Amino acid sequence: MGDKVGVRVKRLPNGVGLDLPHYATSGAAGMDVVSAETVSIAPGARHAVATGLALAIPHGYEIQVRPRSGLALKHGITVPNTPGTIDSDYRGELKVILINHGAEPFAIARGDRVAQLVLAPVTQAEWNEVDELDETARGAGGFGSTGGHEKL
Ligand SMILES: O=c1ccn([C@H]2C[C@H](O)[C@@H](COP(=O)(O)OP(=O)(O)OP(=O)(O)O)O2)c(=O)[nH]1
Ligand SMILES: [Mg+2]
Repeated sequence: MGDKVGVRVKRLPNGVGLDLPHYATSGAAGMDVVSAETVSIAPGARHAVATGLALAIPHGYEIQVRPRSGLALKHGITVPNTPGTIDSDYRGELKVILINHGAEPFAIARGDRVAQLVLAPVTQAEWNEVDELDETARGAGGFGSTGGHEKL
């Protein structure tokens, strides 16, 4: 892994005593983030899980909130807006939106790892409006135009 990028993090009152998001292994892409609350998510329900953290991500970066595959596979717990987007200018509490696609209620205890955070560079675009676009071999073909699973 390359050099690390500093991200300012502030514990909110409900975040005192919790582990900060951390990489479980030296090569991990995501930092596991823990819940600041104890809550149960009913089958089919969604919940914005508090983390007790507020961030100041450097300009030019975002943080993506991604599901943990173990929770998805074993319990049907995922992030419906994955990857969640944490903007560099957001100063509110980081929340992890979870949905329970499983058949059983999913119990979360304070301190449980509920998702992972990936710091990623972001480039903002500016529009250059034109009357004509250049031609390409693909053209307007899409949505399976090059072939799909029916050929397998
Ligand atoms: O999983 C998430 C997604 C978003 N946010 C926070 C940080 C983000 O910067 C802000 C706005 O997110 P987004 O742009 O995805 O939501 P929106 O529905 O477009 O709301 P807004 O109008 O506030 O941008 O909400 C979270 O805490 N967790
Ligand atoms: Mg938005």
